Amino acid sequence: MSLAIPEVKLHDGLTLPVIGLGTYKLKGNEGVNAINNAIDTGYRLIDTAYNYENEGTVGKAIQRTAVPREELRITSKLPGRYHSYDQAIRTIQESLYRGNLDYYDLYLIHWPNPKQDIYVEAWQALIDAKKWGLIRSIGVCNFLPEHMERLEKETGIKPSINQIELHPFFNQEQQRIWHEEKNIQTESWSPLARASEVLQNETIRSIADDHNKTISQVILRWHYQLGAISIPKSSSPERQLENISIFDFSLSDTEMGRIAELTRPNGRINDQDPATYEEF
Ligand SMILES: NC(=O)C1=CN([C@@H]2O[C@H](COP(=O)(O)OP(=O)(O)OC[C@H]3O[C@@H](n4cnc5c(N)ncnc54)[C@H](OP(=O)(O)O)[C@@H]3O)[C@@H](O)[C@H]2O)C=CC1
Ligand SMILES: O=C(O)C(=O)[C@@H](O)[C@H](O)C(=O)CO
Repeated sequence: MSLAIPEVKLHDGLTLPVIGLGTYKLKGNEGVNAINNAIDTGYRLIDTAYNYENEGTVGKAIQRTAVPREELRITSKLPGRYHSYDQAIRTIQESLYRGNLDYYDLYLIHWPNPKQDIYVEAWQALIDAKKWGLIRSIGVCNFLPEHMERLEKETGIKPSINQIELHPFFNQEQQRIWHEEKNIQTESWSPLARASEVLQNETIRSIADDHNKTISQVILRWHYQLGAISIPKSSSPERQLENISIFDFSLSDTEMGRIAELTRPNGRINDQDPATYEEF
């Protein structure tokens, strides 16, 4: 069974499905099978990263599927250790080589690394790689408004998307409002909070029971109604299908509000605050 997933259009014109497949930890043959199963189920957006060491796994799944390349949306990400202009260009080329691809649909700076403070150089490399046709759309992950303002001020170009930690325990309301004002698409990483205690939460369970849905489905519907693209990772065919079977019900304003109340000031999964955290 293959389901159709609604799409959104980014400010640069690229369309993306509102749910994609996260691939952190999906590797090797098992990973290829999981990704191919997801594509068969209806997923068209696949999220990888240079640092996940699975761009090759994603590439193999793309080679194996009968779905035409132009219907897929493949994202990868530039690691912090390669932010200098020349290294960023070489890394984008290496990402393409690893994935056996001619282009990525979306390429993101993985973390701003503000202490290192050369993310504007990395951004210039992404801008040029887009001009050369290696990438269709360019964005960032884990950038705070001050970082994105600097990108736009120094290069004249703002990101199409910002992929951030977002789940019911950390709902990022202020950052989402800022994205909306700037027409930058919000994308949620760890949308199920990495299957932590959020999947046992009693408030969400009672909402799920009322709709005859699972807790995960309610959470992913909540992301959709917030206007965020989500990229749940699952290696299981059943859970992959479950996670995109969310377009036949809706949450009321009251239910959205009850979930909003679950957010916590220190709700991040691993305490990775982009103002101070650096990842290489
Ligand atoms: N830009 C960034 O800095 C970051 C980006 N990411 C991206 O976001 C993606 C998603 O985040 P991730 O950290 O993987 O966490 P998720 O919130 O997607 O949770 C994944 C976990 O949830 C389980 N799961 C999935 N669906 C269900 C379900 N319906 N019911 C119960 N359990 C379920 C999975 O297990 P199973 O596989 O067994 O189903 C897995 O253990 C990543 O894979 C990656 O692509 C992640 C972190 C940071
Ligand atoms: O998975 C990613 O994309 C990351 O950026 C990692 O930092 C991830 O969040 C992690 O869990 C590292 O321990």
